[in-house]
Amino acid sequence: MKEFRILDNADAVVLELASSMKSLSEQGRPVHISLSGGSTPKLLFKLLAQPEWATSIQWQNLHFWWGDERCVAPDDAESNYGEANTLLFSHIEIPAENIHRIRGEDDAEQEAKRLADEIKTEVPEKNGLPAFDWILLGMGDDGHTASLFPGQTDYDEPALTVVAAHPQSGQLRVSKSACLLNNADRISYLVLGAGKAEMIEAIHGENADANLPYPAAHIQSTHGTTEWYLDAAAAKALA
Ligand SMILES: O=C1O[C@H](COP(=O)(O)O)[C@@H](O)[C@H](O)[C@H]1O
Repeated sequence: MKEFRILDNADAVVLELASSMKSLSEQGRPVHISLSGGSTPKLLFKLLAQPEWATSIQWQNLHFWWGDERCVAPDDAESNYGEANTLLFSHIEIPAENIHRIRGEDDAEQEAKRLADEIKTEVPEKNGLPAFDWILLGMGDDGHTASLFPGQTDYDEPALTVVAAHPQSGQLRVSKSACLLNNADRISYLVLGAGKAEMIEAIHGENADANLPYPAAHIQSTHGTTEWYLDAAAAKALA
């Protein structure tokens, strides 16, 4: 099932996501959430660090993972974990064992295998694969999501994790694979700003074709819900 949530502005979008996170935390069980990297989730992290959310969310029930990580040290400005730690985790009370970061400082191939093993051990299965409760994803203006890039993504890759190289910089990344992302109960894309409007139109506009080369056009939950949270600027071409 695919759904669109188009809201006036970025603040309204992240407010809905924060509210969703609070509800999930109140289910009285471990909930596995995969965060996106890049620039878009920063606003969500800042909101969640505000006292209203920081003190009311049952953080001990939430386990945080990442869709992808850049192969850099955790204190590097490009680290997805580092950004979440600075903006969110350093402001809340959450058990250290609930943070399942990708070790960007380690050898990429070995880390991809270690991460896959950790996911298999910790995340309950559905359809024979670990099923995350909620995967938050971004979308690059080139149509990439997590670190699955156009022209280099194998949608049939059976491994849970893959190593990818950023097409321009060559920077190595460790990423969840397409099959693992697609097996989530719920996937929410968070896409903000006019810079993403053209790609949103290409993927979701009236003339979108089924064989687009963009991973964000193909990563969707096989058995659950896929939501597109957009602000008005990103959604401007979808009338
Ligand atoms: O899912 C993801 O998407 C982004 C695109 O990010 P943004 O910086 O345009 O918000 C990607 O680069 C990121 O690493 C990933 O987790």
